[in-house]
Amino acid sequence: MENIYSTSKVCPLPNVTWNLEPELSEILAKSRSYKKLLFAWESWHNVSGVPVKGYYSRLVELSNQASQGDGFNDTGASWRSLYETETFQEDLERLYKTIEPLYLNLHAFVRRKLYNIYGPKYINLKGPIPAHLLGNMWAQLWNNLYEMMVPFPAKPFLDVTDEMVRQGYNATHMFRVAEEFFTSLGLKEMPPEFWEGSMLVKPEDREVVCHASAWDFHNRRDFRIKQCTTVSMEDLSTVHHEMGHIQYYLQYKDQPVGFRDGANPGFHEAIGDVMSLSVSTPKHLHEINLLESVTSDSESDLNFLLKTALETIAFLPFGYLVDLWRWDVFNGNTPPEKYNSAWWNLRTKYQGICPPTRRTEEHFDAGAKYHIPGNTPYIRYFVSFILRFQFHEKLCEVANQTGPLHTCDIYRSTEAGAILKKVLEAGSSRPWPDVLQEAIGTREINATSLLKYFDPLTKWLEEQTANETLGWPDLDWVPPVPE
Ligand SMILES: CC(=O)N[C@@H](CC(=O)O)C(=O)NC[C@H](CC1(C(=O)N[C@@H](Cc2ccc(O)cc2)C(=O)O)CCCC1)C(=O)O
Ligand SMILES: [Zn+2]
Repeated sequence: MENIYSTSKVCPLPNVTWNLEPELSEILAKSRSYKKLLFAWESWHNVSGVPVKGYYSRLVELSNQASQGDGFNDTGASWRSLYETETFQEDLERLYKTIEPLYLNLHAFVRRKLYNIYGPKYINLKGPIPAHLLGNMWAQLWNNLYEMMVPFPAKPFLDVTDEMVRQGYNATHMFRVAEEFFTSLGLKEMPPEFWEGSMLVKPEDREVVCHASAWDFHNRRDFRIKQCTTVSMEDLSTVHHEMGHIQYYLQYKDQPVGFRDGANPGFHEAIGDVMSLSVSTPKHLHEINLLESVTSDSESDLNFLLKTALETIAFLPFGYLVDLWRWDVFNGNTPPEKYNSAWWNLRTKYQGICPPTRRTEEHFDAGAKYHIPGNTPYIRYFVSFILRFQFHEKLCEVANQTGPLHTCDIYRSTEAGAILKKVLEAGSSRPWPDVLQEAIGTREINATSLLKYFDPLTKWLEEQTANETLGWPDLDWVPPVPE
């Protein structure tokens, strides 16, 4: 299944071949042609999803057998056990409800902007948004819409991709920049084996799994990243994310193998993204000469907060629903003949999006998302996107960063680094609530810090969407297929 996913191609013309990376992802990110976006979206979902449906139902059977062999009812139960919380699923639903109002405001704001671009034929202001118009193949991150959404366009443009290209950035330099951020906190540098063994760019001579990944060879020496890096701000964020995994491996490498994991999987996913919260600030980008001028006024702040919301708030419903769907597949509530309807029910219920063309049980749209054929758990990302802001708030406090949370940059704060170091070197040797309590003074993962971070944007979005319909009451609406 991973091979099918990684080698699936779309051929729009006899001698033209589009892979997911970079061609199809780039079309979804940059095209504003409704029809071209639809072609790319539909082709990818058909060519990568349909062939794996049969294999996937077989994987579910085998995986459940293995989990039952380990004493669990099914694989979903096994995956959830990593969080060691009896009320994990209820906690998640409650957590989601605390951020849902903010998501609904963002959704209504973005839908109105897309209405202004694509018109009433394709956008229903009381309905779900067609899934192919959000700048991402799975509508999971909306950052590529930023230039169409920016509240105050006169202010400095916050996506520094063009400046990175102009300055001749390459993949290695991006990794060096990330490494220097970690060492500025007093954390570890990448060992020589990392630079010798990693694959930082897509090779010319062979097919590889381009989905970025970080690897712990469990020999206390060899730690690597495999990434088809392109020079962009989005990829700079991914570089920090992957290097966050490596930093965790390095810090807990002297633990017994059984404890060489995150305190819970959400911890492992949060580390790199905590760094990105500082790196992506205009103040930091100016500090590393990627942003010429920095204007710190409320309009620039709102531009930055909206951009960050498109990369974080927009993700939350997707981060939540992937394993909601999968847990029901593993426990038998969703049999193969209901895979696609159950997938789209959740996609519409939580994300407020709809398929841009009719989808049936002949299709397997969940299979078009890496983590399903890759059988990699996903709820860890939902947890990490919340947890990241709790860490950020505490680290900013110890870094003596006064002022609003969203302007904080912990760069060069060894006090902040010391807090993180204690979390990382513990690995999974102690229950995660104890590790969290010691690091930030609470045993609970909650969205308080996230809501505090976005507070200025929340108020602004509420004003912007005062006359909009929040949510998508026209639940069953789907757009017409363009002639
Ligand atoms: C051997 C092994 O498996 N190693 C693990 C690490 C470990 O467990 O030790 C690993 O490398 N997993 C790969 C996975 C890659 C990425 C991913 O899949 N991201 C999600 C969600 C998301 C999106 C935006 C974001 O800012 C953060 C997350 C997606 O793209 O949907 C792709 C780019 C970012 C992270 C990863 O690094 O988590
Ligand atoms: Zn990760």
